Amino acid sequence: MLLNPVISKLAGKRVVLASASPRRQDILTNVGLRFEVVPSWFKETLDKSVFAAPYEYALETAKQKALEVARRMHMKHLKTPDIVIGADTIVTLEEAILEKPVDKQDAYNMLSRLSGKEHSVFTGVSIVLCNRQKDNQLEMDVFDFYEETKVKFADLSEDLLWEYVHSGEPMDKAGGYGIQSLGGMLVESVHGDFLNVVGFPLNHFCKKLAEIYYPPSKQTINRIKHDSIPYVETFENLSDVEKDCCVKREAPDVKKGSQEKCNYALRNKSSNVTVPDTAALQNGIPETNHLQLPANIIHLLDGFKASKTLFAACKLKVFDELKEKRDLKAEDISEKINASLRGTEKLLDACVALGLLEKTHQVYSNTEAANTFLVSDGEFSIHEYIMHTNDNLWPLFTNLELAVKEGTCQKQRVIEKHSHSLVQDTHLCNQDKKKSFMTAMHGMMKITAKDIATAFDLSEYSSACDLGGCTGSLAHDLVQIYTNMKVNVFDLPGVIENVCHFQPEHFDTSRITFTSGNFLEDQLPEADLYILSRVVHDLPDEKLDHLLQKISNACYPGKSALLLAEIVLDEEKREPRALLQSLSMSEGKQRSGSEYRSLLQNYGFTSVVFRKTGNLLDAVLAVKS
Ligand SMILES: Cc1cn([C@H]2C[C@H](O)[C@@H](COP(=O)(O)OP(=O)(O)OP(=O)(O)O)O2)c(=O)[nH]c1=O
Repeated sequence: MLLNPVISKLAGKRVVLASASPRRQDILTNVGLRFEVVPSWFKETLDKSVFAAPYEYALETAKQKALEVARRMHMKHLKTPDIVIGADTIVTLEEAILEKPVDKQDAYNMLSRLSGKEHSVFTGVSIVLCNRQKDNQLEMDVFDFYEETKVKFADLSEDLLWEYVHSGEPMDKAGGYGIQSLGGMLVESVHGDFLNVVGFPLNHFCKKLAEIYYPPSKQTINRIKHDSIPYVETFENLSDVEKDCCVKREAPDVKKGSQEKCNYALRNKSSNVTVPDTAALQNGIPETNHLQLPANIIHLLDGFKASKTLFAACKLKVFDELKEKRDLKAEDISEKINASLRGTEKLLDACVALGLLEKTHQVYSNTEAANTFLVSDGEFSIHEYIMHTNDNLWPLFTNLELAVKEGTCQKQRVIEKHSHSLVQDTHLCNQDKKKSFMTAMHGMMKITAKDIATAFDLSEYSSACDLGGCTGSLAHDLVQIYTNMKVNVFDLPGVIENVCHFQPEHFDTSRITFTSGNFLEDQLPEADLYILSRVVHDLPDEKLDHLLQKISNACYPGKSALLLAEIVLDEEKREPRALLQSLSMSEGKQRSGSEYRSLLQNYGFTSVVFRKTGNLLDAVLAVKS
């Protein structure tokens, strides 16, 4: 596929989309790009009057969104990305810039201005290439571009517009409409790139990538036939997979040499209908309309294999061996992990393909990410959390069809015993399991604690109580950041008796206390700020009601608050991590920001705000008034 070389140039790189827009995530996922989503905290409040043209405003906003994320990630946990992509979409009508409506009246006003007229949609896109220098300074190269699409609205009646506004669709969209959904019914014609209106000009983005990664040679420019994505000449840098697929398509009369072969394959695919597949014809295979399997389906077909490769490599301690010895051959590794050479080679090569290991001249080494996160003893290791996923979640998901049919969690089937609480009965049933469960939760929380602690300014709360706070990893970050705060970690006795194994050395823990108890049954300790991390989504309605009522009763109006750490679903409920997690069919459920708001308002928390952190968990702060 002609697009593949462009997108696959980003494979193995840490690509970050600095956007909370689910549409942008979909567009890029659908073409097979692998990326992390870290929504930008840049406030879209640039003074529009200083920009000579509206697109300059969109470009600058997109750039600032991307730069903010690049800098923030660089500063935290050595997580410097390779590439950050930012975007900003605006609607312009007669010089006025329309962004997202602030309320329903504003949405109605925007839409009635657009009614019967043609307007422009501009998306500015910024691609920031990051480079961490030896002295840990961040060097960035910024590439940006914008795309304009003209959209003409039909004449729309007041009633129709209000009905549309009440659908809720306009609120998170520039100009107050979504052309890809109900809003498509308002549109008479579109001139230009449709995806640009939806928030991401994919075609122009690919051109820009090609420009960045394949600056065209003189001959190439002369040979460009395709008027869309620039012709790709420099093929020798592409992955083996691509080379293989080109070789397979080699025509008998094509001269030897990989460059020639690849060019043939590319031209053939790029030309839509005009160039016959000579290889197929010479083999006597009639040419047919060739349907390409969408990249997301291909990824999903293989997704479980990739996850299991990571789990197996962790379980066999491959990353630990490579951390200790650095560069090893497959023979040495197979001996150390006590596995067959054949199996080890296959596992190692799969890890290389997944970007977990590096390989040069048959010698394997850890990537920086593997050294940081996948070894079992690193400060930010999630090794035990990966093992928990392998040992406890994987079996649940192998029963997914049954879980869907029955609408119930499959843990009983999996552990073959009746259980009211997976946590208590399986993870805490013996000392070893207890420790590995706590290590898993500790590693997971360590990665995300700082983002939870800093999602809001919590300096006005002098005492906090982390209900179900396990090893106290969030407490450690809280007391470090808020120098006046004392934190009480409240958890089951079986957990509290083991917390001593998880306390960091050389760290003042005098403001952290640990209290044994069951938050559903026992009296809650007094605190200004109660915290529930990964608790709410797991509790059935009845228990949740009981717990929230207890917390609400313990809170002083105007003084106390509740902080939740959860994956917050987007309003359209399309965020894959939360939706996939909910398939484990625990008795609780995943919620969007507005669902958390209405839930917590029932318990007297009138001010409820949430923040997407871009990390494993998001934060919700609810203040009782
Ligand atoms: C006009 C139009 C806009 N939109 C969306 C695209 C963008 O998501 C949004 C414009 O707001 P943006 O500020 O560009 O993006 P965002 O707030 O959704 O995400 P972030 O700032 O985190 O990147 O409007 C549609 O989905 N359909 C449409 O037809």
